[in-house]
Amino acid sequence: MLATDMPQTHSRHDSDGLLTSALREQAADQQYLTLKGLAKRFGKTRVFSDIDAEIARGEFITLLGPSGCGKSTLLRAIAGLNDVDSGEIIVDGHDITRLPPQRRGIGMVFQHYALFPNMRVADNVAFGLRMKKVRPEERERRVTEVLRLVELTDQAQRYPHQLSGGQRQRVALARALVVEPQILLLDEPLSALDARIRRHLRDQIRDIQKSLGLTTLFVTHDQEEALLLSDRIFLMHQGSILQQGNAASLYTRPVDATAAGFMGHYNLIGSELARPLLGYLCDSPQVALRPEALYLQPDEMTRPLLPGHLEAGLDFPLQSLPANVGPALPGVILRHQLLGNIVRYEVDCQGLRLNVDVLNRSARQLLPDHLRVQVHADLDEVQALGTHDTGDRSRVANG
Ligand SMILES: Nc1ncnc2c1ncn2[C@@H]1O[C@H](COP(=O)(O)OP(=O)(O)OP(=O)(O)O)[C@@H](O)[C@H]1O
Repeated sequence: MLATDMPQTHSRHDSDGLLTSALREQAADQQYLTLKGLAKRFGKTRVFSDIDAEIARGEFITLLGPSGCGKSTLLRAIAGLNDVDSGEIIVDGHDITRLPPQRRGIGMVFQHYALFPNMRVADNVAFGLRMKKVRPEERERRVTEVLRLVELTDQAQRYPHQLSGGQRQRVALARALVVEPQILLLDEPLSALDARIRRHLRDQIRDIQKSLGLTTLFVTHDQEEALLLSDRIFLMHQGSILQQGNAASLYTRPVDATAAGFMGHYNLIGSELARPLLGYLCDSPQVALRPEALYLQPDEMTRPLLPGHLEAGLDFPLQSLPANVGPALPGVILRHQLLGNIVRYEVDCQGLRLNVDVLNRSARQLLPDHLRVQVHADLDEVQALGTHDTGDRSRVANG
């Protein structure tokens, strides 16, 4: 071999090697936590089955679903607190399905903080490190660091009964984080807290999770929390993952009526009933339309039937309609709800009841109950429902 060949051969080999290992690492990152065919029964009750998922390193996944759908049992199975009847749990290429909880490298925070009442905050946090026989100096360093992360440095010497609910839950979080878990599991950690603290801690958890790049599974039955927090949401129903995807896809493209019913305040309409609103008959049994995909116009002809509104300064701007709009469907406003920056009108369109959301710009623009209106649908936002792949608009037939 010529001496000059050596470096070339070498460098090609090196770059191939680097490329392959980079790709391998990337693939491993995409499949950091793998759930394969997990199933669990309690006696005759099927809690979950056919649970398959790939979770990337550093992803924030929310398990969302109604009470009793199996979220907590699935989370506990990943932590090793429940066994599974079949299936595998793989973390970073290692099968942990039969490992005891303490050998899984998983931290968990529950709905009710289980702190030791007779230990100060710092000792509560240090407990896991003591069990692992971490040296005192190292223990102190890690406790100090994690208390700073959850903003509890000033409370380190307090006992749990001297803390607020939110602070106690932050101690629980610190206790889970201090052992430097590979995966963090959070089982409704916010549900016992009042709304304001809940929002604050929610944001704090997400910030900490991002800064540590920690793969996290978060259980909630609060749809808004799931939409706000997650990289991806696993929507669970009766022990199965009904749909998984990012917030936008779950919100705008529900796979079926159950998903639509859980994710938003969709109008679910039988196709025949929806025909006058869409201007065509959809070939699936049902369509779903978000309230914000419907447009409301006061009926100019009938406005004078409500004397006083013009004089009172009713000033509802005609909304500009989307490009692909259905026919005008006449209706009457039955009632409305003020939902902060949204007004939700319930409109009766010849027997078809529709929820229509309009931006709440000012009190002067509020349309009165009993006003005659016209409703239009944004045809680009029509979801044909029936089977599990209904995000596909080609299934909506014109005709
Ligand atoms: N130890 C148990 N023994 C028998 N059945 C159980 C046990 N734990 C849970 N279950 C049942 O398994 C099903 C799923 O429970 P799980 O707690 O996982 O649901 P969840 O979705 O987390 O509900 P929630 O949001 O109310 O906590 C429920 O029907 C529940 O009654």
